[in-house]
Amino acid sequence: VTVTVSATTSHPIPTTLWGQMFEDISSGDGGLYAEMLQNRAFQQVTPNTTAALNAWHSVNGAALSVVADPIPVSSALPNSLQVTVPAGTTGPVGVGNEGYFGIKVTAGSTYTASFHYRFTTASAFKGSFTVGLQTAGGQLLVSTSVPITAANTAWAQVNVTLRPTRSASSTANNFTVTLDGTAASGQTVNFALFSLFPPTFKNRPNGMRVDIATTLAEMGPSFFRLPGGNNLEGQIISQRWQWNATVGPLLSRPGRVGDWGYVNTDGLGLKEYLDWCEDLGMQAIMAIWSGFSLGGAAIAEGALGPYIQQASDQINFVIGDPAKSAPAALRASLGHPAAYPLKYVEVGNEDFFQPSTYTYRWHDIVTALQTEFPNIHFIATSDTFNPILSPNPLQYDVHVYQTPTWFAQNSFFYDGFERNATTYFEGEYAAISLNASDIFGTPADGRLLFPTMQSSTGEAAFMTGLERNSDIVFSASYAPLLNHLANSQWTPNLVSFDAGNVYPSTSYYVQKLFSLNRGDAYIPSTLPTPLGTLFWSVVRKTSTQEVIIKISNTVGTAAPLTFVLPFATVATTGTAQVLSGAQNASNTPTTPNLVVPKNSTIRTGKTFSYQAPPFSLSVLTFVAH
Ligand SMILES: O=S(=O)(O)O[C@H]1C[C@H](O)[C@@H](O)[C@@H]1CO
Repeated sequence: VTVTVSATTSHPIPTTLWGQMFEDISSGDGGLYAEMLQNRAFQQVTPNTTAALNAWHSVNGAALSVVADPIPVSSALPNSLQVTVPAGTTGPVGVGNEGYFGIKVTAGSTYTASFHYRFTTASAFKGSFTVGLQTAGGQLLVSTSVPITAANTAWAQVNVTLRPTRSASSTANNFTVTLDGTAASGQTVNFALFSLFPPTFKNRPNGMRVDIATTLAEMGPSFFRLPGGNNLEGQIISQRWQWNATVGPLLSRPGRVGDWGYVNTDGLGLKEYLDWCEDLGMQAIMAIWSGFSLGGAAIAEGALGPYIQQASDQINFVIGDPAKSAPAALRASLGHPAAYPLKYVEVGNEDFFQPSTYTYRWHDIVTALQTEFPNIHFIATSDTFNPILSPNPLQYDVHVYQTPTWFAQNSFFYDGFERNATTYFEGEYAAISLNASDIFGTPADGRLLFPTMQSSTGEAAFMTGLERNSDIVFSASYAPLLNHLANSQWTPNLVSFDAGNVYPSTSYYVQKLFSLNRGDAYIPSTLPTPLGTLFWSVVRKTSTQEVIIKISNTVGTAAPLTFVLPFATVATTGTAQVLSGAQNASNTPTTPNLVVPKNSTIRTGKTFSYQAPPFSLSVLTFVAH
């Protein structure tokens, strides 16, 4: 095919075009959020049940139970882990935590451990806690001891650092707190809010896991959608995500039953999200709850007042004036007096599930909040222009999960959209199944476990269309972003991980290649065949006087292209960054780097040819002006 490139650009490309969608779907706790202990504070569990002890186990005969503490460590954390040292035990007796399906222990790293404790009975007991890391097989990796007394029953906090001198050979390790069985015979201690942190990304307290954070940062994202996705909504109204329950000291964060089948600690809360955005230079696309929960309950018309107030407080926490707003003053007191950048606020998530009530929910929420925050753009989440909403949304969030073929054949999805000042956020998209009649089915029915080169080049084709239509598409993000392989709620994901490693997928490299090779203006060219198999986009990077051509070949035969450029000066060589592999090739824990981008030098010029490999995304960059 011959591609003739225009001499002039058609439109500027928004700086926010490529970014990340995030929610806790086995991706926050035990993932991006660096806390290593699972069920660290016994939040939202039923005392005196086995389930309440999830991830905890007895060491050498200690009697364990989660109790509703009559003297809780805080009102937000009513449960304690009660540990009794039975008479007659010898050696270290206490508790162990196995982490989020493992604990990685690296020599030379400094781990910060803490926990609260209180003796239930005061006594003359003097002893010490031994706090450490050991392999599941019982081999000591590192430990330290902390002298204690039972002089009173008041809560006290232990803070220690652990520096292993050797790395563990696997992630099958435990965090342990023990007493000497003989010395502590008969003692009962209540524990609360344990924590074990490795070094964090940019050394942020209560921060992010370095390897996952680094992998995400390397995509160069421009926005971060938070906190969901389904995980915003709650199965029932009382379980919705509430910003104010996720800020301030961990002792005052109750956690919540998340929407993906497990308790969220909310240690990764609104301020951690905003600081993360600041660290990566991203804008937050922040959602507010829209009065609808996944079980189907919606707040009645006219009763939204308290929820609109809560949303107003949430926005004021982000951008308000500390001198005028309590939530903004709270932000300042937590160390960030300046406002965070915020332009977009999404009203709910996928409200196309209940359009009948979204008409008044959108109206009441946006009418109130647009007056208070005139510079905020509110994003609607119902189907575009159906139902008709008032005030008329200027932004919509469009989601699509489909087959690789659908993506390859719908790169013109936005070409036909009316240019009526409405702009679009392609907030969730991914090729997830090979079975067009059962997109959300099981792997046995065509669902992908990991992205493949067929799914990733389908997405790349679709993304060339998003670039071409970036006069009305202002942001786009693959979903879901992350997931823990040992506890998946959804496949495929952009980046998988386990306790020890991170596994960037083929789709991750597609996202990264588009994000790191942006233009600031779109250059029209010969249009691809909408129902064809080969797709491209051409952009200009003014700062470097470069032209960047992205080519997606979505089938297994190489595709020759000839480019004809009208520019006076065109370099004779350029670079090609090429991601190519077999149709079903995936990066997985067994083949983590099967398909990664490879760079080469290519011949370019006013007219030049290029052959796109089978199942490939190519990014050609060269100086031309
Ligand atoms: O079950 S779905 O509605 O398809 O869930 C999808 C859509 C929702 O916004 C997001 O949380 C989730 C996976 O990314």
